[in-house]
Amino acid sequence: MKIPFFKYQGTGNDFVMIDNRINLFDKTNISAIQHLCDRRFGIGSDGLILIENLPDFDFNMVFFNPDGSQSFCGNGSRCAVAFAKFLGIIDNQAYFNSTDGEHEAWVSANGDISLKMHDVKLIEKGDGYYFINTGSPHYIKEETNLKELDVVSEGREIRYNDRFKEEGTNVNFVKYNQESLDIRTYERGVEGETLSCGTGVTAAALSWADKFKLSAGKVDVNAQGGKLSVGFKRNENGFNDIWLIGPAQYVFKGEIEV
Ligand SMILES: N[C@@H](CCC[C@H](N)C(=O)O)C(=O)O
Repeated sequence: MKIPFFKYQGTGNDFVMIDNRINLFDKTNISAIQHLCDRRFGIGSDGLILIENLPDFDFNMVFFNPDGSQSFCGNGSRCAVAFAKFLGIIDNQAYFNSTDGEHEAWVSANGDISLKMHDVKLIEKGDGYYFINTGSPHYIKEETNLKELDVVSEGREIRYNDRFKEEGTNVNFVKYNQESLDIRTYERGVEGETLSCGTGVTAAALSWADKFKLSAGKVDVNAQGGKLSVGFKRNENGFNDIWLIGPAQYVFKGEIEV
C-alpha cells in the first residue's frame, strides 16, 4: 500500500509526518516505522510522527524513534503543530495530546512555534552533570570543547552504562555561557548524534538556570542545527511555565510503499 508522507524539520531534527486521521498507517508495524526512518533504504529521519484524531483535543501526536521505540519529542511536537496548521486542523493555536500528556502551542507571525512543556519537579545534579526529565530523560554533561568532542562514542558510553543501559537516556554535552548555551546531543532511539533535540535543549536550559540560580527568564540555546529559545520560571519544587520556541519547516512530500 502507498502512504502519502510529508517531511518536516525543526533546527535540523527531521521527521517523517503522516496524516493518520483515517488510520491509513498501521502503527503496530514496527518494521514499517524503521523502514520509513531509514536514511538508506527508506525516506530517512530522526523519527516518525502520526497526526491522529482524539476527542477533546485538536489532535493526538504519536511519536516513534527510528528504532520504533516511543517517547516525547519537543522538536517533533513543534513540527506537528506546523503540519496541523498546514492540514487546516488548527489556526495559530493548538491543544494536543502526546506521549507525556496534554500540551498547548501557538504559531507566531514569523512562523516560529512556541510549545508549552510540562512542569519539571525533579532535578538530579552531581559532579559536572544534571539528569532532568522533560518528557524524555536527559543526562547533561558540562563540556568546554564541544567542537572536538566525539559525541557518538562519549554519548554511547553514558547511554549504555549500568545505570542507563535498560531504559536508555539521551545525552547532552553543554557549554554554559553567561547569556546562552551551546549543545550537542546523542539521542536514544536514534543511537547517534542529532542536529538538535527539543527536550534536550529544554533540560539543558533548566540546568543553566539552576547553575546560575536564575528565578525566571528566557535563554538562547545553540544546537548544531540552529537556535532555539527556552522560557522558564522557577518555583519551590522546580520549574514551571516552560516554553520551547523556534522554527519548524516543511521540507518535501511524497508517497512510499509500506
Ligand atoms: N528529538 C526529540 C526527542 C525524541 C525522543 C528521544 N530520542 C528519546 O527516546 O528519549 C526532541 O526534540 O525532544
